[in-house]
Amino acid sequence: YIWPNPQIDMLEDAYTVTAGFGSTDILAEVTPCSNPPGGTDVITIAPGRQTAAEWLRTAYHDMATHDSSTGLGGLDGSIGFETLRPENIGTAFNTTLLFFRPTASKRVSLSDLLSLGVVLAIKNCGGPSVPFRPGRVDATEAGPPGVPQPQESLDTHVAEFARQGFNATEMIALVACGHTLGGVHQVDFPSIVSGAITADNPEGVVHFDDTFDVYDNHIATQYINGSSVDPLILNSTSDAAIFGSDGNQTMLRFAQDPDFFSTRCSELLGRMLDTVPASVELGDAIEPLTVKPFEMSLFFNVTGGLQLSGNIRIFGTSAEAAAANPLDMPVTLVWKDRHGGSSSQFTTPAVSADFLAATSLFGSVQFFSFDVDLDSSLGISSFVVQWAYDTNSALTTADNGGAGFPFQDVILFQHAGSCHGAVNQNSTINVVIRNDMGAVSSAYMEYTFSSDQPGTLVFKQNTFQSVFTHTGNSTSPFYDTWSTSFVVNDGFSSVNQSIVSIDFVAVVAGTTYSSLDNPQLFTGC
Ligand code: HEM
Repeated sequence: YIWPNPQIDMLEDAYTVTAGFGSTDILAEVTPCSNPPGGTDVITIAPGRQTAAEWLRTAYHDMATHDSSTGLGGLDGSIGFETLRPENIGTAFNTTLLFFRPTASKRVSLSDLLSLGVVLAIKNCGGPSVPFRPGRVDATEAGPPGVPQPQESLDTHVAEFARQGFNATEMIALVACGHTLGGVHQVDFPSIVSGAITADNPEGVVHFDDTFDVYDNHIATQYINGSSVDPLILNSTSDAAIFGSDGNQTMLRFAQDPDFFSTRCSELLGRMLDTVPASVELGDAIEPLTVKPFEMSLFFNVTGGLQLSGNIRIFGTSAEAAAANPLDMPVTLVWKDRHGGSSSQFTTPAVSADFLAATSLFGSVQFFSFDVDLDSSLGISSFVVQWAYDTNSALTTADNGGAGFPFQDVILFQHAGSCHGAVNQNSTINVVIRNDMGAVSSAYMEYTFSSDQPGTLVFKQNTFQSVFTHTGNSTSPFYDTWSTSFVVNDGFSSVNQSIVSIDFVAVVAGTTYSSLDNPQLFTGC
């Protein structure tokens, strides 16, 4: 994976930077591991509910309709269309979808976010790192039914897991890897749990094990030593039959060897998340990039100068990375002009204002922010980053796999004077386009906004184009100004958000140049 890649960049950021600057709110929602659903997007807030467990159950139920013989179904967000089925009882599914849906976009599917949520929640609950592969595609309709239910027979469960692609032994392990978090709610399963509803526990949750908020092997140790509290065992339903179905061999090994439990769950949950319709091709598991630009943008500032602004993220897993003081880290941006020649450079000043605190579940991250003035006659074509963990160490050059980090200076979003409107409001977007390269045969922006779709809480992404017209000269003799105005209405009865993503495109002398929006610079009208 080489930066930039619009389909992976945001997911890699969200995977790598889990709190502080540049993070999404995903990890906060499952911190601590016992955290109940909160915020405005929740259907019912109840003490005793556990978001981490709800995300894991949601991912399993979404995947559980997969048919390995036909390649249909899998982790594709179709659960949104299936919440009225008896096999999907409870509000957990819609609560989960409501949390993730504003973050989905034309670049990032809801089903990728569901998977990432599980990966982060499990790690944060003390569990293993589960590989996270990007590329899931959201369904536009319900899949076939087929989620296992507790009243079904063992034979039925074995057949259902076989259809999903897991053999009988893997079934035992996967159920134990799921039923180590959360529990059974009396309000949804009154025939399995009774007498549990109290003022403090209004949904009557009874947990599967004594450490419902730690991702550990207690579901197995308690089962083996006879102290299980799992309602699906005590009431002789599904877990009792499943866990005992190989003469307790799997559960015994899980109970005796916490490391084996961890490794096996990482492997099987990874396979669960990667069970997707056959038409979907997933990318390689995401590994954090060591050096990555974040929200870089090039624009004309109020004094008329061409300014490059943004951040460089440095990630590491070593003890040295963990101990590094960002104020002692030399970080230098070295860039080439638009003709590929004459390198210029800028070293971030070691002041705290330029260091932005952030943390990662998988290592250490530091962010360094840049504001650099460029010569608009020379522009920029690429840059490398030279950096070290302290001032005495030799500098390492990050060159993005060899060619440097590419950066185009042909079509530039100008946030001054630009704003995006809500539905039925006018939006005006300004760009500048380089004027010394030949004829501009096409210049447009592609904007995407989300709308309700029938049958699911998951938003539909709608993409439209709006053409730029030439409006005049900029403060630089090398750039002209272009502008477009449009109204987001297009007959939609309900638009849930304003614009969620934009691409700017210019075709100049037969070559296409494009850039993404920088959400930090985007303002409403
Ligand atoms: C035969 C297979 C399975 C059956 C019959 C089954 C059944 C159930 C039932 C009845 C509940 C209670 C739900 C509630 O009250 O909200 C539950 C909860 C849960 N299940 Fe399963 N399950 C199965 C497999 C799995 C698998 C494979 C996973 C994940 C790998 C999983 C993850 C969970 C989680 C995390 C919860 C707790 C949810 C919460 O606390 O909100 N289950 N399961």
